[in-house]
Parts: sequence; C-alpha cells; structure tokens
Amino acid sequence: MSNTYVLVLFYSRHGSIAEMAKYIARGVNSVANIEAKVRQVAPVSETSEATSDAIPEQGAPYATLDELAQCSALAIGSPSYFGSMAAPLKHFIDQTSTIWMTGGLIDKPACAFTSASSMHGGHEQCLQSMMIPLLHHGMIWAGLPYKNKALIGTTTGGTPYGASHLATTTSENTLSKDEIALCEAQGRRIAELALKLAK
Ligand SMILES: Cc1cc2nc3c(=O)[nH]c(=O)nc-3n(C[C@H](O)[C@H](O)[C@H](O)COP(=O)(O)O)c2cc1C
Repeated sequence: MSNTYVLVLFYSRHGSIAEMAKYIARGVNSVANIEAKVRQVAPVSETSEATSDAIPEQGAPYATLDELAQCSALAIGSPSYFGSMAAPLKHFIDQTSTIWMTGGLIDKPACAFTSASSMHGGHEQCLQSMMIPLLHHGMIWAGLPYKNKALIGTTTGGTPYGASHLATTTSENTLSKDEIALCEAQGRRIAELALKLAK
C-alpha cells in the first residue's frame, strides 16, 4: 500500500454501498501514483455496552482513526436513512475530535456516495449530511461535474453532489450502467484532486 491513498470509508448494511465502494475504488486505482484503501465502519448496537469484533465477519476491514488522519483524500459512503447518513458512520465521525483539533484533514478533498430505495427518498440530502462534518474538518468538497454525461441521462441514481444508487426491490445491490460510470468518475476525480492539492 502506497503512502498516498484515498480512504474509501463506508457503512453498508445490505450491500449496496459496499458495491458502490468497489467501483469508486476502481476509479481511484485507475489513476497513477495513488491508490484506494477501502474500509468500513462497525455497526452500532442497541445496547451501549456491546462492542464489535475487531475484524468484521465479511467485507472490508474496519477503519481506524489513524487511517482517516493519514489519507490524502476521502470518499465517504452511507445508505440514506430518513434522508441522512446512517448512525454507524456518524458514530465514527463523532470520534474524530482529535483529528479536528490538530487540523489533520484541512485542505484535503472529500466526496460522498449514497444509496436509497426510492427515487426521491433523499439522495441529495443524505450526501449533504455527510458533507457538513467534513466542512467542519476543513476538507474541500468535490461534487460530480456535468461533463459526466451519465448525470444528464440517468434514470436511476447519480447527482451533481455525489454518486448515488437507486436500490429498488428489483435492483437492490445491482448498480446501473450510469451509476457505475459515475462511481468510477467520482473515484478518478477525487484521486486526481488529491494529487493536485498535495503539490
Ligand atoms: C432505517 C432506514 C431508513 C431508511 N430511510 C430511507 C429514506 O429516507 N429514503 C430512501 O429512499 N430509502 C431509505 N432506506 C432504504 C436504504 O437507504 C436503502 O435500502 C439502501 O440501499 C441500503 O444500503 P445498503 O444496502 O448499503 O445497506 C432506509 C432504510 C433503513 C433501514
């Protein structure tokens, strides 16, 4: 693993966001001199005493705060839960005060991705909910420009605020062609921005 990486950090309960993370990582890894580090956050439990195993049963390893502090850029993903990010991701972000106090993320680029089960169920709103704490951290927000033609033609997910997936009952974890193109474009863009800003 190179020292220059985009942290692709997500929570996914049923797999849609994990699937998006793969394509974002593919976009990052298509850029030379930088790579993707894919990490998930642990679920939160209904009882505050419970702790999760150090290694998840499946999928990407759990993120550490140090991996966040050392990243060159961040792509953050969450399912839309009532138009906002899911609690496990917020719980992870709420542990980042030390990074905030030392300004560890200032001037690093960030972007977000989401999945929602209805077309107007809050894709954009959820993306913006992830943007707010990262602006407090001094990160530079990167959306998706309309030069990506899939943004205009999509009949599924995809927004100028960030990639999204429309997870209907028939397409739960299967991304459309446009959604894949936009995830890859977002991965490429955040990687290129990280390299430019690091100069
Ligand atoms: C608690 C909860 C709240 C949800 N709220 C919304 C919502 O506001 N809008 C929406 O379109 N879908 C909503 N959903 C559906 C999820 O966003 C959707 O199934 C998503 O694709 C799940 O991502 P995952 O497969 O990565 O877990 C909700 C699901 C749950 C469990």
